[in-house]
Amino acid sequence: MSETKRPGAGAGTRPVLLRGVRPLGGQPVDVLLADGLIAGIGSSLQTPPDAELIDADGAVLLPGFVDLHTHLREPGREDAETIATGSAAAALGGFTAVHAMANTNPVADTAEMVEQVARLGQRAGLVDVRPVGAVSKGLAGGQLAEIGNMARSAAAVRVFSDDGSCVSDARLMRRALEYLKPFDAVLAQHAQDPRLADASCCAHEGELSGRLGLAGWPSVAEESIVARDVMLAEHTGSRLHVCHVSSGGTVEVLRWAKARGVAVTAEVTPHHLLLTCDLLSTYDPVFKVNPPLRPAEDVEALRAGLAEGVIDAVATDHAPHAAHDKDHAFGDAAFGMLGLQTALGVVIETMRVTGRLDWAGLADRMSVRPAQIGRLTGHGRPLAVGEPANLTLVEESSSWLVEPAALASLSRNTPFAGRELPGRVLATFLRGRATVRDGALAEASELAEAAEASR
Ligand SMILES: NC(=O)N[C@@H](CC(=O)O)C(=O)O
Repeated sequence: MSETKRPGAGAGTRPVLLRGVRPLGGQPVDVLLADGLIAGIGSSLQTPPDAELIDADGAVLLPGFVDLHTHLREPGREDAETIATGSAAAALGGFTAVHAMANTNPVADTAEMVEQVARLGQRAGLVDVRPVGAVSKGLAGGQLAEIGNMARSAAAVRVFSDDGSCVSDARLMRRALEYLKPFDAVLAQHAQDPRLADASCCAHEGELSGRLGLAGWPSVAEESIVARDVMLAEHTGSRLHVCHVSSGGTVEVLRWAKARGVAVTAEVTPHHLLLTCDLLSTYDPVFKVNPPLRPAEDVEALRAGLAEGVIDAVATDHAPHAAHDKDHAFGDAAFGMLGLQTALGVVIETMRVTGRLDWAGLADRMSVRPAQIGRLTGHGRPLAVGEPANLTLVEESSSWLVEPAALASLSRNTPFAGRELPGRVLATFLRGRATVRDGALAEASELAEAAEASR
């Protein structure tokens, strides 16, 4: 299945009239959704007799967010997350599509595996779940995975990544870039030179890691891989995407590569836009993530890079972990943080409230560009008549308290617990059907019916 032009997608769902929404934060208008599409935009639109009316009262209408980097843990770690629970967290966070990373157990390195992930995503019916295929068999970095089979499969994989591990062997990296080029696919690199930062390295290398006695993860382990990879991308003419950029030095390398015309894109996570490595002085494992939190100068460079567009996209790196993997002494705990439901609030706080991005800019970095990078033609589209109704409606003036137990994820490892975040997702629409309304998931029965109809 491909997310884009499913024949009849959205047909049969009840029309929705959104009254008084502000597209990209502009002037209030009415927007009609019908047959999976935006069917009308204007003032005082006629309400079709069977339409559901949502009084939006000035809420901001945005293209549904697209996450390039989500760990859904199924198959293998359904105690931490399932495709259904991760999809629920995504929809509640305003997402209409997510890319499910390949580091599951078994690894998503064959056509049958990626098709199974896509099928489970369709069954959940809350967001378009786009499987990411592994670059190397078993993420072991030795032999190429079945890239061609995954790209040609019904799941039509366009993003390949060994995320969690770096494709560190330069020859394998070169071959992978060459191999995926004819499919117009992209290689999403987890940039971490394993000789400079191995699996024991868990804190930004600096004075603090020394004082805390935690093994240091130096920024150069990321920057040197990105420098090598942009040269390989230039040499092969293939598309490279850099996952979770964490250092100001990497932003410099990306700026240089883009100026040369290299086909490179990059993402930053919400947690790297907000949190700094000082938090590690608590030794609280909720702040353990890969790559690690960095000093304030890096956070500033990441915000500036995202505002400028050198960093193309925000991606959550949603990494759920069960308490029995996370609640350990810092060095022994699993790497990773939840991200889907808090992403918008953190981006508003770091990029909008600070005046670095307007609503159009936020939509560009959270929807338009991620959709382009993943080659998702039905998402990240302009808010115009005839376009697919993959949308999110945000109440700008509301804030909400992050309570781990209230999140839809099966895991609780949010670093934002107890924080007040701005912007509430009121509703999310997938092909014109509300997956979220009034800030809560649509009824399970309604969702099951819709998922059945879309098969
Ligand atoms: N980002 C993380 O901290 N964790 C990721 C994998 C990884 O990138 O290490 C995970 O799968 O948990």
